[in-house]
Amino acid sequence: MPSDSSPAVSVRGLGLCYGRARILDDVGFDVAPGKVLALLGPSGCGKTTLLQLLAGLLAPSAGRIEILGAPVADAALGRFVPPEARGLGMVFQDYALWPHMSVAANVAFPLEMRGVPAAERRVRVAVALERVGLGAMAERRPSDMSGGQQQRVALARAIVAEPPLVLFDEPLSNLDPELREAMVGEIGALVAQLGLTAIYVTHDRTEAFALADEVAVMRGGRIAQLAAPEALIAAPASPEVAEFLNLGCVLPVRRAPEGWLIDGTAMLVATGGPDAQAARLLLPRRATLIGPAVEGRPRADVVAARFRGDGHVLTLRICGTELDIQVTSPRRVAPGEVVGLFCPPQDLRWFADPTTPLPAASSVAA
Ligand SMILES: Nc1ncnc2c1ncn2[C@@H]1O[C@H](COP(=O)(O)OP(=O)(O)OP(=O)(O)O)[C@@H](O)[C@H]1O
Repeated sequence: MPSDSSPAVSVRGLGLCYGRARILDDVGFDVAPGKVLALLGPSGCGKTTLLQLLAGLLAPSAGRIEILGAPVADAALGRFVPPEARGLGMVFQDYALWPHMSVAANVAFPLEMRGVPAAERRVRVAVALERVGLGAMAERRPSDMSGGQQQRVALARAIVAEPPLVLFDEPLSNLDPELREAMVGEIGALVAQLGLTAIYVTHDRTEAFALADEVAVMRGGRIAQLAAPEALIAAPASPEVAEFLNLGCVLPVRRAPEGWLIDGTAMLVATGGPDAQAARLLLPRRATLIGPAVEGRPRADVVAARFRGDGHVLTLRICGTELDIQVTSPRRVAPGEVVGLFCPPQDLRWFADPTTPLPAASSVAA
């Protein structure tokens, strides 16, 4: 048995190839017991493939997966434990319920697979349905239920056997936005209440940030950054991560005697910064304010402005790069106006120019 400090899930050097196409490459992470890891990334980055490797629906071409200290897949040793023997809970985007069997029969299935006696099954199914707020619907059929209710049935089925790990594959993407927000809250509450260990695949950063203790941002079959949501926002590891997380606008900049200019222009955007001639600079949305346009400060054209109850959301264009920011200006700023931009130097994030790497010590905020 693993000790208290052992991870519930441990993945090392995981890779998957289809023929010559490398779909996942050198993926590694740990998930501590009772924690939620979100796999976040754009379509095609390999999230679902990684989840299928964890579930045992695919075997890796390289690397190793351990669950509660036991190896369930090891490409080098040719070890592979099939899905039914891993005993995991799974929640899919399309619910994967038997539509004409009762809710209770759907939820009971993982217990039947484990040979749990009928009387105990009935009690545990009732408890799981109560937990997801469907205590009164045990005899209904999923085909007569709404999408949100069906997803609750799938949740009850995933937790009924108290599995060591629950895998969620974009569980909310078939629901409308309002219901999705409510379900994020419900899943979060259930995960916390039951102390579940979970891996949650999504391309929606709001969902990932709301539910996960740590988020792995994936790109092109690799983990680009793995960190707590707050750390991802405060210190994205690369311009690509910053752009995927929609943190602000990344500008190519070059050093001049007076400071940093947006590349190809005479517009000064920052002073200080790394010891380099060229870099990329993130102007974070959360820390950028607008004011009057003044000489020697960055400026932007207002492309669009819309009122959103608590302030105006502006779309700005800075030397050809667009940036949406929310400002709490009581004054409506009209499209076509030029505004000045202000961002405290400690909130700027510097990245190496792809052609001239920064010295390691300079890759943090100036
Ligand atoms: N059976 C297969 N044979 C060949 N390539 C595949 C196969 N299944 C998936 N792929 C490719 O693997 C890559 C990763 O797919 P995957 O479904 O894991 O991505 P994803 O991040 O989950 O995307 P989405 O959010 O769209 O589901 C994609 O480029 C996909 O085309």
